[in-house]
This record gives sequence, C-alpha cells and structure tokens, in this order.
Amino acid sequence: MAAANHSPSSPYSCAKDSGPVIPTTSLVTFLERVQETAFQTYERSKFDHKDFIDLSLKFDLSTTVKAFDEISKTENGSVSTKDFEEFIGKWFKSAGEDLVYVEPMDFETEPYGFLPKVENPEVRAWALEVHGLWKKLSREVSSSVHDHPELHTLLPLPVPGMIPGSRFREVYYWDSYWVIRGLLASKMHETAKAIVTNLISLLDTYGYVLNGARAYYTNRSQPPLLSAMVYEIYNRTGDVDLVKKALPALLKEYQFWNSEIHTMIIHDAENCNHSLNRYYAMWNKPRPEASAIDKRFASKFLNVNEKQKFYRELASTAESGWDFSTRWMRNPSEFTSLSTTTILPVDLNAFMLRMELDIAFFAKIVGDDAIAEDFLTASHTRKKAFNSVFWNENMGQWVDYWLNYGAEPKEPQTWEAQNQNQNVFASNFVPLWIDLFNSDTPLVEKVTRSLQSSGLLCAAGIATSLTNSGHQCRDFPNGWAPIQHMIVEGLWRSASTEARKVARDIAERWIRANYVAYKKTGTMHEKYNVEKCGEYGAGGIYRPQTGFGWSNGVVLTFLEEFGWPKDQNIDCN
Ligand SMILES: OC[C@H]1O[C@H](O[C@H]2O[C@H](CO)[C@@H](O)[C@H](O)[C@H]2O)[C@H](O)[C@@H](O)[C@@H]1O
Repeated sequence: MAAANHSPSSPYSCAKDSGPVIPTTSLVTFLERVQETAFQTYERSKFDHKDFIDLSLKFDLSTTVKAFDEISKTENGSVSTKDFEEFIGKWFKSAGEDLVYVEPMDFETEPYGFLPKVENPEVRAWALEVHGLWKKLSREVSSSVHDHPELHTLLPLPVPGMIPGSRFREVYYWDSYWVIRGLLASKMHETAKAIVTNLISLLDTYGYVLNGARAYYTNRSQPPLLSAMVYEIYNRTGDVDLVKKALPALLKEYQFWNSEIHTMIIHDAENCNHSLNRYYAMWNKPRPEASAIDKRFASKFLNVNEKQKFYRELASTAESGWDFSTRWMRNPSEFTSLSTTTILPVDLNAFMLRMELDIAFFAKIVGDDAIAEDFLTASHTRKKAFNSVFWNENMGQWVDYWLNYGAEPKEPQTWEAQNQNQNVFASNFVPLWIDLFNSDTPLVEKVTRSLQSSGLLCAAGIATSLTNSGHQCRDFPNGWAPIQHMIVEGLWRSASTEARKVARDIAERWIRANYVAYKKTGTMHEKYNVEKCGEYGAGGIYRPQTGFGWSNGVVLTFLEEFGWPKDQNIDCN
C-alpha cells in the first residue's frame, strides 16, 4: 500500500516553482536545439539524445549557430537527414573525442595478491578479464578542453579518471564509489586516489560534487558518497595526507546538503524535531541531456508553472541516481506524477549518516576533536530520526517518508504514519550498510527476515522494486550493482549467522549472473535482470549500456570478499 495523500491529478498545481536555478552555458542551450532537430530527423530507435549534447565545437559558437540557422531556414524549421548529417560532420567533433584514452598509472595484468580467495581457474580467468577492463575505462580530459573550455560541454578535471562506459563518457559522482572499491581490489590505489582528487576539484569549483563532469550537470549533485570513498582508500592505504586534503572539502559538501533546499524538518509524536535530507535540483527546465524527451513528457501540462515544477522533479530524480522509478511517483502508473522533492529518502539519509560518521573519524585522525565530537553528535541525532521517521516496525524496514504538498523547508511538518511509503523498494534496506545499524544484531535479524519475505530476493540478486512498470529502469526486474553491494556488505558486517548466510547467497547469485551474461555477450552491463540469471536489464529512456564501471567494481569486491572455491561451478543453476 502506498502512502495515503498521493494522488491529485496534477501534483504541480499548487504553489509557484520558486527554487533556485543555476544558469547553463550558451553552448548547452545551442546543443539542445541541435538535439531537438536530431529528435525530429531520426527514428527514436536510432537516436540517443545524449550524443548531441556531448558534441564539441570545431569553430566558435556564434559562427556555428549562424550556420545552423541557415540550414534550419525551411518553412517548418525541419532539416533533411542529409543536410543535418553534413552539418554535424562539418561543424562538430564527435561525442567522446574530448576525453582521451590514457594508460592507468598503476595497472598490472595480474597484480600481486589479486583476489586470493578465488581458486576456481575459470572464475579467476574471468576476474582477470574484468580487472583488465579498467584499461578500457580509463580517460583523461583532452588538452583542447583545458585550452578552450568554451568549445566543450565536458568539464576540465586535473587528473585521469574512470568513466562508467558506453554513453556515459564522463566521470559520474556516485558511480565512482564502486569504481574505487573495484580499483582497490585491483590494487590500483593511485588511480583510486586520482578519482577523489577530481571530485574534490569539482567540489572546490562549484561548492558541491556535480552529478557528472559536464556543463549540463552543474545544477545538481548525486548521492553523496565522497566521504565513503575517502574512508575506503584510507582503510587500505593509511594515507593521512588524503584525509587532510579531503576533510575541508567534505565539510563544504556537508554544508551544501544541509542548506535550505535539501533539508526538511519533521516534528514527531514525542515532540522532537528532526532535520532530514531530500533531493532538490537547482533547475526547472528540461534536462539538457534529455531535453527533447523531457519536453514531450511535459507537454501534458498546460501552464508554465506546472511544467517548471515537473522539470524540477525530473532533475531532482536524476540527482537521486534512481532515474527513474515508481518510487518517486505519487501515481505509479503516471510518469508525470514524479514528486521526488516531496520525499525524504531513506538511502539519502543513510548516506548523510555515513558522511557524519566518516567526518567524525577523519577529524579524529587529523586531531580536530571538536569537529569529531560535533559530527558524532550529529550522527546520533540522525540515528534517532531514523527510528522515529523512517522505521516501520510492522514491516521490519526503513521506508521513505512523503511530505505533504506545498511543504516549506522552514516549517516543520508533523509526522503521520500514513505518510510512510509502505511499498517495498531495495532502498528500504540500505541503512543496513551503516555500522550504527549493522552492529545491532537483533535489528539486523529482524530486517533480514523482512528482506527474505519481501519478494525482492530473486534468482540472480535483489530486485529494485516489486513493480514492473515496463518503462522504468529502477524497478522490477532490474537489479543494480550498487544496491546488491550495500545490502550484502551491511548483512556481512553483522554478527548474525543468518544475515551473513544471506549475504553470501546474494553475492554468489550476483557473481553467477554477471559471469554468465559476460560469457554470452562479452561484456559487463550497467544493470541485470534478476529474474533470469545471465540476462541483462532493460527499460528506461536510453538503451542498456555496457562497460561498466560500478558493475565491474562490485563483482571484483564480491570476489575479493567471498572468493570462489575450486570445485564450485559458476553456471546459473
Ligand atoms: O541521461 C539520463 C541520466 O543518465 C545518468 O543516470 C544514469 O547513469 C548514471 C551513470 O551510470 C548513474 O549514476 C545514474 O544512477 C543512472 O540513473 C545521469 O546521472 C542522469 O543525471 C541523467 O539524467
């Protein structure tokens, strides 16, 4: 059952959209025009909207715009396929040319101490191939981006990094956490640190870590996992300098997430106020990377205010990393009912809790006891909020909390049981990943039982939700590597024998599914079908992607932790 107050026909009709908007560049605006023409010129199946916003200019913008105005001067503004293709070839460098391949600085074909628990030769050979994929995903920004940033939507970054793969040609924020986990299993510590250096440089420039390193991603962030990245690297390397460099940046990031737009106050039954976080993009127009599609979705809204509010929901959903899912929809069968900004998400708040614990830990390392004390206090306060706002005793899960429409950040909302979204999503189990929760054995055992009976555990891993919405990619039957990892790691860290058994079982299913799909298709995938072992996932507004940074990272991490015995077969059973 969904939360009760979800379903007026238009969720955007009440107050005016009044949130902040970060302006974009003239190049992005122009490329949106080019993308719109491509949308009208090509068949939908042959067209990826992102390819057009990733083009870089061969000549200056104003001359290129004039040339485009010339070919668009037809009666209805349409351009023939031939003229369009000639124009693209003459005036642009193709998408991806501004990120150049670079040999990772610390890659070895078989690093010393690589996955010691993987004894099965077949699995070991495959793991080495996955390890070898780091060479394919390693990129640095071309000199043209540094010298002429005005010709590119790609943003300059100081050092080489890793991209997710395929259409995702640039660095992404939360993907980087699982890429780093994989790099650590691959003993590529310097490459892992370089990724953190790049993200800190974005934070220094913009005040927050961008969704990705593109001019069109400057209006939002993504699930905040920078502190977790630093923690994992420090844990392996003991690099205190990295911690010293990261701490001021993390304090800045903490401020960003606790600024007015990202926080709401909930007043609970015991008269306590809890400040909790939400996603909220600083944008109320179509997402430039998908603007032709976003405009079509928004066409059902007749007034500008409704459109702007819907666009803000689209961008805020992209900030959540779960773009798109019925999780954010007041009416699960109506995509335009997205209401991400009026939800307090369980996983975002778990990431904030982790950030508080990590910052306290780093502050101790650098000897700043006052900061350590403040952040420990903040973590205990948030833990209380989890119990009071998100925890659902009957379900044995933490669930998202829906705000009432028109909620203003400064005004506390009174907690109501009916505002807990009781639909089952994999995110309901993400708090297990946080040590404050996974160290509580009775709690873990309750949540484990709830996970076992939730319907999410499938042949090939954990499903994202129970709803097969057909066109959403963060729903059933898709399974995503990050989700498998956080839940498995949370269960595995606990002292409960049953929870640890479940963790191993999920990890093995996931490894098998990845292996069999790899053998069939020759590649690692962005998402998998958890109903059918060995099949990759589908749905959403772009074609399924391969490569793939976080999937590689998670499978290497699982293999490092759980290994694979010599005589255990790896096929789907
Ligand atoms: O172009 C559509 C969306 O693409 C990105 O989102 C998806 O890919 C990311 C990279 O793997 C991943 O971080 C995210 O969770 C995926 O949903 C992008 O981040 C979105 O902003 C963009 O609208």
